[in-house]
Formats: sequence, structure tokens, C-alpha cells
Amino acid sequence: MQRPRISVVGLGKSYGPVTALVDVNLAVGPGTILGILGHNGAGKTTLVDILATRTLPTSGTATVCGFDVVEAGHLVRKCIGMSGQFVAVDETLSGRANLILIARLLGAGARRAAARADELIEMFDLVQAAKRKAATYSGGMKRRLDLAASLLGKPDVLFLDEPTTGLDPISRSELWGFVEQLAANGTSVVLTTQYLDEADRLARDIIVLAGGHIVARGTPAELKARVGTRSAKVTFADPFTTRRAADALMFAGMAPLADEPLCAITVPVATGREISALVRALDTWSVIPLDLTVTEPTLDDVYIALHRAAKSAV
Ligand SMILES: Nc1ncnc2c1ncn2[C@@H]1O[C@H](COP(=O)(O)OP(=O)(O)OP(=O)(O)O)[C@@H](O)[C@H]1O
Repeated sequence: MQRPRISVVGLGKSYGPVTALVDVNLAVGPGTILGILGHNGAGKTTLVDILATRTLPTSGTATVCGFDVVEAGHLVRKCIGMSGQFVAVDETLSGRANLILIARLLGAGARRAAARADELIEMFDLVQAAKRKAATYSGGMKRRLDLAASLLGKPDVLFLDEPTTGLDPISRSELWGFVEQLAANGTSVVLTTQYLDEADRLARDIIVLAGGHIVARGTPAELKARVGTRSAKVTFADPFTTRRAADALMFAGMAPLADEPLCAITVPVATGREISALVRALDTWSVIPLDLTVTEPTLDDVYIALHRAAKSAV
């Protein structure tokens, strides 16, 4: 692995008697999108706040862009950008004026600030609206402008906090495209999200936090493999047929989960051979299904399984 942009060793944080993070270890390489998942209170904000130098750790070490977050916070702040669900643009100014203002605040001269603003306006597809007040922008446009603003300092590491909350599906998909493009150009992205489809689509590495601990980590595919296999959902015309189908499948050695009121049965099916066996078993008992769909486990399944495991461990 190339030298990590973010390196975290044994990181811990307590707020008085409240333990928010415990022994967190991480490495995030250039161009990697790290997804941080976890319930409310799991420690996500605390971890991001330490990495963005907004709060100090109580144990362990963390470096961002090679700089220690405690010893060299001012250098860390120069190499990071932040964008999130609460858009930080001035609605009374145009999109372009917002970007120029922030670029100037970051120390760019007037000409350089205008050039950088125009570059980002082009990149985020805001050319038509560049001179309009940001107050007139749609939610998706404001989020794009906020993301553009977070890139003015050309950060190597970008923190994204729930970047698509409240956006319609098309705006979400557009924003995801921009984030993917940034990562492809080498920016490391730390993404906190409650939307598991967002983490699934964007993140190559995911950590799941619970009670301040990392309880799982891996690629989306690795995490899904942990909760098991594909399953077939078969629906029937009525509860009686559903019950008979469940009997047929049990007789064939399968493990059906029947929902009689909904006239549906779910059966784990790891292979194509098992799908054939399922259909054969129903046919042998002359049970005719209405429909059969095979679904892959989702990150939602992973998340629910981990949450159940964490609860039963308490
Ligand atoms: N300033 C603070 N003072 C005291 N306790 C805090 C403080 N900030 C966070 N905590 C506690 O630390 C724990 C982790 O909180 P944190 O905000 O990091 O979780 P989170 O995963 O980001 O949650 P959310 O999704 O709700 O934002 C929680 O128990 C929280 O109550």
C-alpha cells in the first residue's frame, strides 16, 4: 500500500465518564473512499472530529497527510476539506461569488480566486447558474456548490458527512459521480453516512462502529459475505399453498422461512444447483409458485446482523 493519507493507531476518546472511541486503528490510502457506518452515538462524529482537528484524542495517535493531528493541527487543516448535510454557502451571494470569497479567505489573489472558482463551477456543472443567488439553487445544486467550496484548498483528504441526505435520486446519483471522480483523481474521502446504499456504491473500505469500537471492516462484498448467501423469495397464491410449499422444501432438506399471511417463503440459496433443487421440490409436490426472485444480501442485512450481535453481547 502507498503511504497512507490517514493513519490511526490505538485511538481513544472519552468525554468525562462517556467513552466515545476505543482502540481504533485505521489506514486510508490515496484515492480511497472509506465509509464509516454506525448507529447514533456510535462514535462516527468523534472520529471525524479528531481527524479534522476539531477535538483532541485522549489516547493513541492519528496522522492526516503525514501530520500529527495533535502536534501539527494547523498543517492538517491545510490539507483537508469538509462538506456535509448542512450546506455552508452564503445564500445572498451567487454561486461564483461564494467560491471567490472562500478562495480569497484561503489566501488566493483576486485573479487566482476567480480562475479557481470558474474551474470548479465548470466541474460541478453550475455554469448556467453561476451568477444567480445561491438562494435560488435547488437542494442538489447547493450541495454541489458546498462540495465545490470544500475543494477550493485542493485538499488531499475530504470529509463528507451524509452528503446526499434529503436529495432526490437523480441529484444523489450525480453527487456520487462527482465523489467517485475526486477519488479517481487521488483524493482520499472519508464518508459518514446512514445510507447503506451510498456506502455500498462509493466506499471501497467500510468500518462499522458500535459503542466506540470497530466491530466490522472490509469491502462491501466482504461484509455481505459475512452475513451469508443469496436467498430466493417465492410467492404463492394463498396461505394454504404457502404452507404446503414450506413442507415440500423442508422435506427436500431446505430451510424455508414462511410468511403465510404474505404468502411468501424465503430460502437461502448459495448456488444455481440449490435454485434448481428448490424448483424441483415444489414441482414434485405439485406446488405452483406465482413468482421467484433471487436477491443478494445487502449492506442493510450486514448492518442489522451486526447490530443484533452487538445487542446480544451486552
Ligand atoms: N461533547 C460531548 N460531551 C459528552 N459526550 C459526548 C460529546 N460528544 C459526543 N459525546 C458522546 O460520545 C458518544 C459518541 O458520540 P458521536 O457523536 O461521536 O456519535 P455518532 O456516531 O457521530 O452519532 P450521531 O450519528 O448521532 O451523530 C455518544 O455517547 C455521545 O453522547
